[in-house]
Amino acid sequence: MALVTSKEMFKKAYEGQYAVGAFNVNNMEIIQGIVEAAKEENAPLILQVSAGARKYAKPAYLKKLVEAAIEDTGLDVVLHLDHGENFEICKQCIDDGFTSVMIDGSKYSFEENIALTKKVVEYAHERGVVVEAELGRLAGIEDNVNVSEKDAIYTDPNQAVEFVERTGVDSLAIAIGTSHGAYKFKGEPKLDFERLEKITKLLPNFPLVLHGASTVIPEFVEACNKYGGNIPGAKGVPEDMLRRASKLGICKINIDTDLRLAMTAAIRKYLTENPEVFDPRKYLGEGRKAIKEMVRHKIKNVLGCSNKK
Ligand SMILES: O=C(CO)COP(=O)(O)O
Ligand SMILES: O=C[C@H](O)COP(=O)(O)O
Ligand SMILES: [Zn+2]
Ligand SMILES: [Zn+2]
Repeated sequence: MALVTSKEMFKKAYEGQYAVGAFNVNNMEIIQGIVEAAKEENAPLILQVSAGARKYAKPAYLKKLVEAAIEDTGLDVVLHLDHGENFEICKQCIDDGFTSVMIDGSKYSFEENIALTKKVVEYAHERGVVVEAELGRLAGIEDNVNVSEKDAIYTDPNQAVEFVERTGVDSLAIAIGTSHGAYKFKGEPKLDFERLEKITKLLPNFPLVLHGASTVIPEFVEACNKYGGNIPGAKGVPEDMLRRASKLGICKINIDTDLRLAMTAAIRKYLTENPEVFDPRKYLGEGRKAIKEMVRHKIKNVLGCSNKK
C-alpha cells in the first residue's frame, strides 16, 4: 500500500488490453466513494487533481485525504496532476510527492509543446516521477467536423511519434474526438478510431490517454433534470467506444463529469425526497454512495480492470 507511479500499471493494462480509470478528486466524499469501489473490485487506480481542485480544497487537504485513503484501504494509488499548465505547477506537485504529472502544452506550437514537456520530463524523471503530455486539441469538437478540420485539431500520428521520441514522455493524451464536460456531441457520438489505430501502430507498447471520456450516464442526467436541475442535451462517449479504445493502446481513461453527475443526481434526489433533512452527512453520504456504485460499474463493465491490481 503506497503511492506508486503508473509505469507497471500501464504495462499490464497495455498487455491485458484494458484501461485504468483516472478519476478527478475534489473532496473527501469523492475520494472515499472512488477508493471504496476500487478496493471492492481489486482494481488499479489513478486519483487526479486539477489546478481547480487544488484551488478549491487546498493542496495539503487533498494530499492528506489521498494518504488517508491509502492507509484506510491498503490500495496502491497513483497521485496525478491533471492538466498542469506550466512547469511551476508540475514542479510543485512533484516536490509535494505526486507520483505522476501531466504537462498540458497542447495549446502551444508543436516545438513549444516539446520544449515545455521536455523540461518537465527532465525534472520529473530525476525524481522518479512519470509524465503525461498532450498533443492535439480536445475542446469544442463536434461530430460534424470535416476532414481538414480534423487534421488541424486531432492528433497527427507522425507528430505523435516525433513528440514521444524527442520528449521522453511516459504517456500521451491524444485528440480523436472526445472533449471535456457534459456536452460532447451534438449529433451521433463519433470517435476517429482509424487515427487511434494509426497512432498505436506507430507507437507500439506506448500508453495512450483518453481525456474527456465520461459517458454522461443518461440515468444521472435524467435524475438531475427530474429533481430541479437543468442540463438538457447532455451527451458523452458511449461505453462500447471506451471498451474499444482500451483495446487499442488507451491505458488511462479520464473521468470527472460522470462523478459530478452521479453526486449531483443523488443529492438532488435525496434533498427533494427528504425536505426536512439538513444534515450534510445525509446528503453527502448519498452522493458518496452514488459515486461508489458508478465507479464500480466503470471498473467492472467498461474499463475491464477488476482484479488487475
Ligand atoms: O479529461 C478529463 C479530466 O482531465 C475529464 O473528462 P470528462 O469531462 O469527460 O469527465
Ligand atoms: O479536464 C478537466 C477536469 O474535468 C477538471 O476540471 P476542473 O478544472 O473544473 O477541476
Ligand atoms: Zn488539454
Ligand atoms: Zn482532461
